[in-house]
Amino acid sequence: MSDNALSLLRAIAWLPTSSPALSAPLLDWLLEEDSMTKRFERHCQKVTVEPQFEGFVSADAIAEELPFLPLEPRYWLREIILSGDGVPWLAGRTVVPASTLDGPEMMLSQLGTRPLGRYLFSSSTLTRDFIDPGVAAALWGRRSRLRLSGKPLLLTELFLPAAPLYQSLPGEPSE
Ligand SMILES: C=C(O[C@@H]1C=C(C(=O)O)C=C[C@H]1O)C(=O)O
Repeated sequence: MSDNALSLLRAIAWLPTSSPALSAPLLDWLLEEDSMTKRFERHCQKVTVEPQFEGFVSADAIAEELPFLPLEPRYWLREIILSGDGVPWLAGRTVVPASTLDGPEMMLSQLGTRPLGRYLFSSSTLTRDFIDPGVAAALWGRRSRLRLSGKPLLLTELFLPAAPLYQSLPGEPSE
């Protein structure tokens, strides 16, 4: 399941926010500026994160993200499945240039089962450059470039069929 979700995440087709396929209720989720973890917590008792991969990779392992990040010898890659009350709701892929890890941001490479959002949204230096919506196999997704103390990281999220996002939309994806 997680391999398929993370493969689909890498196949997301990106859309302009003006796309007629993006209804207002959908954009309300996809353009969420605050923590998605916190928003999910409004729809369940417990949000949990299961890392599927965490480690340093070279630029050729992050081809999709490279146009949005500085070219460096290595990047920290984190891939996770986030669940609400044990049901998979989101696949997440975060790419952090090694230079972003200098200083307190080293914490990004030590998250384990702690949701990335808890760290990001506790920082007073967090900024967001953009959010792009997208779709893959009838599942909605988004990618964001975020910065901590001006240093970039790229986060891609794919909302899985059971995610609460789909409850607010007419018609739901097939299970
Ligand atoms: C970025 C956030 O953290 C969530 C948790 C992630 C993780 O632990 O890797 C990845 C994607 C997010 O949905 C957030 O809460 O907005």
